[in-house]
Amino acid sequence: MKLQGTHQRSITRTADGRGARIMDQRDLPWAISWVELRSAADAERAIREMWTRGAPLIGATAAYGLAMALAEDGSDEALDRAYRFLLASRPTAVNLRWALDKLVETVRPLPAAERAAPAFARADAICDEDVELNRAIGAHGLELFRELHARHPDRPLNILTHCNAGWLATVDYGTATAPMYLAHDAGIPVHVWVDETRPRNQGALLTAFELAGHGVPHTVITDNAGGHLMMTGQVDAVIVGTDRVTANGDVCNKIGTYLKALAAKDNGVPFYVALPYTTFDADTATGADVPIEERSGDEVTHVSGEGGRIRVTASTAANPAFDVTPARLVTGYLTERGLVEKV
Ligand SMILES: CSC[C@H]1O[C@H](OP(=O)(O)O)[C@H](O)[C@@H]1O
Repeated sequence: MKLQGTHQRSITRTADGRGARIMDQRDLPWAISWVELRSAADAERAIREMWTRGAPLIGATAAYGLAMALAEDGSDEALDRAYRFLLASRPTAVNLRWALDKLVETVRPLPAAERAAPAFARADAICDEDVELNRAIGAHGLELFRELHARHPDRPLNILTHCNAGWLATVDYGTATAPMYLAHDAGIPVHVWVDETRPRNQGALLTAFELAGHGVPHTVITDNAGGHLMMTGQVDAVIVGTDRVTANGDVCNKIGTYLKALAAKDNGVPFYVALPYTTFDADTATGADVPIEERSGDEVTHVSGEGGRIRVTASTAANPAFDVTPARLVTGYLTERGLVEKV
């Protein structure tokens, strides 16, 4: 079934109310498959193997995973075991811990036998809130895009983005993509340079799929092209999502984001980071304190495409999955409360 049209919810509770239904993103855009998660183990695997990914979305998935664990066994021991198990699935996005902590906050005071239903309800609420947060980010981002376009009203607004911070990384709308959708719908001519985002190509595979589905003009580029485009005046602004913004405003995001921020700074291109409050980590002082996920080198030595997977080097590879962009390189943070220069 080819997904037609624009954004939608990438996670919902199953029809019987006892599981979670997610889009398995591993074969996008070539194939679209929805899978039902039926246990904490299902949720942990889907996060760890990146069937589903994106900071807010892995938080929502883990929340349902904890609810499913409590439906099996509502004891404190089971709660603590499932919390640790799900938290360990991926270390960098703070949303995972945030969502699990919200579930624990909800159920801890309750008797073991009465925890499952409130846990599922809290997971539902986390999803509903994420949609509203992203819609608000989009509304504020629309005004930002309107201002940016007013500087060059004779041509489209050229935006560069890295990785996927769209509805496939959240429950719906996305963070960095929300302004793109709303500006396009408001008749502001937007064109998006989409970094392929090696090694897993979330940009080429997912962001391009999203923008095409919404009819937003876009061009996929290599990760190495962004600096040239900025130097030659072809980028009006960069906007990215994030997996964690620390207390001092450092931004942890997909590997390669830092290089885009450096090029933006050097060329006087504004660099914006879109995030909901659930991605802000006041308890972590700086980006140096954030655990950077190291994924399998196989994600670098092999590339997945329409025809399957092929090896692209005879060597082994390192694969740090995130990097840190220092706050000094960030022009502004686009949040549900508006655009702020400091978080
Ligand atoms: C709004 S999610 C943003 C963030 O999540 C992605 O990481 P991954 O695809 O590895 O889960 C990427 O860093 C996005 O920018």
